[in-house]
Amino acid sequence: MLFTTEWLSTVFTRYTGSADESPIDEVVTDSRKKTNQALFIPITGEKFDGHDFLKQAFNNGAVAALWETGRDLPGFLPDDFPVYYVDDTLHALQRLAAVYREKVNPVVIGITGSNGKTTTKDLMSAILKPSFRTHYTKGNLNNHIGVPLTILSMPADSEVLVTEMGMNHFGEIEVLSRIAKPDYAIITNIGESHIEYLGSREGIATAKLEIMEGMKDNGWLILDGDEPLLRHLHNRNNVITCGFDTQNDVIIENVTLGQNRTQFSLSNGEPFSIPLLGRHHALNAALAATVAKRIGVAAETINKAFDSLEHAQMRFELRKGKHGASIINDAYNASPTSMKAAIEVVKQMEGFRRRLLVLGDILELGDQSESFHRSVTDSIAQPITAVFTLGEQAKVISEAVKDKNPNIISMHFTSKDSLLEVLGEYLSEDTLILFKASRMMQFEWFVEQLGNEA
Ligand SMILES: CC(=O)N[C@H]1[C@@H](OP(=O)(O)OP(=O)(O)OC[C@H]2O[C@@H](n3ccc(=O)[nH]c3=O)[C@H](O)[C@@H]2O)O[C@H](CO)[C@@H](O)[C@@H]1O[C@H](C)C(=O)N[C@@H](C)C(=O)N[C@H](CCC(=O)N[C@@H](CCC[C@@H](N)C(=O)O)C(=O)O)C(=O)O
Ligand SMILES: Nc1ncnc2c1ncn2[C@@H]1O[C@H](COP(=O)(O)OP(=O)(O)OP(=O)(O)O)[C@@H](O)[C@H]1O
Ligand SMILES: C[C@@H](N)C(=O)N[C@H](C)C(=O)O
Repeated sequence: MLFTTEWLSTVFTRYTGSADESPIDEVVTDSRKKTNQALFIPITGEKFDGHDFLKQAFNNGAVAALWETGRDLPGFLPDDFPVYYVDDTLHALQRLAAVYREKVNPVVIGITGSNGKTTTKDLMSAILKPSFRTHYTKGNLNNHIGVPLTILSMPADSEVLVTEMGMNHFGEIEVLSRIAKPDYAIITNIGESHIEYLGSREGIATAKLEIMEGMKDNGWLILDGDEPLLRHLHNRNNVITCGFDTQNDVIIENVTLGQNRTQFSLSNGEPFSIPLLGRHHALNAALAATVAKRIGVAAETINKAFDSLEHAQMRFELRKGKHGASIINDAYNASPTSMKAAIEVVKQMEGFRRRLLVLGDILELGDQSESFHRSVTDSIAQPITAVFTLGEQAKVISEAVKDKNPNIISMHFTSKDSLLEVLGEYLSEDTLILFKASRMMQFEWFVEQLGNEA
């Protein structure tokens, strides 16, 4: 049980029906979900108005609902069905989450950053789960609806909450931070994701730093210490910097890439090993380990937890494809920073004669899109064998590679089918292929086509 209808009536005092001690086990915004003892919160979205679906929610197990004042209630409802009236259901969802977080009072770890939020959240929760009753964001439900729903699915006896916080506009992280009130706030990095709406990397840094607005007094900020835009925070009270630069509080050293793993050590020599590939993941892991150590988790426990990491799909997933070729599915999303990070890993992976990059459009880069796409070519050098691009914006990458590095095969395609056909010529056991593009490009299609064959 999360709470009772009686407790709800202390949060939302205008209600009809019976606000007795009925338990609420779940909070849902989607009437299509089969539930048990749920509170239904109808949200007005781009396509639908949740208020139109109260009957379906009721039939699917809702036992109470929020309702926007001034709207007519449908006639089918039993008289004793509790309906709580609010001015705005989205704000009410957010307020309820804040009040419930206060009631449960877990240690809260809030994670933001341009790249690596989900990965760091997964690392963080893997470390904490064995020692604490830990609740964490499912998938990447990280926005103004996802964060409240994450909090409102937290069991009442939770000791720790790990919540991812995403944004694409100013002001959004502040709202999330005020709801979640982190004891520990992590900023994984400052990249260029969503720069179209934020103007510049400086703007992105400002927006990410909004996480400080809701932090608890004496909360800790743990951040990417190598990022110049965050340098003004170094040496501040309650700020811990992590990074490769020796000026950092926590220094990441001795990074080596093995078969499907990255090894590294932190300043005092403690060795760590994560089942993820790349220096950028060593940073994500160092941020998580730093928080865990402050909470009292031993290095040995942290390393054991890293082994049991359940990593989110389509983030640099390495698998075998047709004719034994190694395929990397990094099709979840893309930014210039994460694309370059992925290419660096491909260059370092051992045991391949041919390394192919299949790169697609990176969205939401605004009027700097062309130069950001071109910047990806800074990372493209031997031992990369070939670069294939798809999408109007990605074209500049293959064109620039052709100019800068004629030894690398470089081609642009206008259809997935034609690109797939050419890829067919390269498939063998000593070939490695990276697929990376923004979500809209749906590059997982290639991975499905090149899946293993008997
Ligand atoms: C509002 C909502 O939750 N919508 C989800 C719903 O959409 P649907 O197709 O139903 O249309 P509507 O949104 O118009 O519906 C309005 C409500 O009506 C309900 N409803 C509809 C029909 C019906 O028969 N019964 C109903 O009750 C409906 O449930 C709505 O409540 O379903 C879709 C398919 O499952 C969902 O995709 C859609 O989810 C939206 C997108 C959402 O915001 N979900 C959050 C829970 C969430 O956290 N989503 C994350 C977002 C991750 C992300 O992109 N993060 C970015 C930063 C984002 C910044 C922020 N400003 C933003 O723009 O979101 C990052 O870079 O990290 C996710 O999807 O993974
Ligand atoms: N610190 C980092 N620097 C650069 N790239 C990174 C970093 N961490 C993860 N990535 C890459 O970014 C991509 C997305 O990773 P992840 O899902 O963890 O990020 P995210 O911030 O949660 O993304 P989203 O905002 O879309 O939810 C993956 O390709 C991953 O390899
Ligand atoms: C899916 C969303 N969180 C995201 O990362 N969007 C960018 C633009 C992408 O898909 O690359």
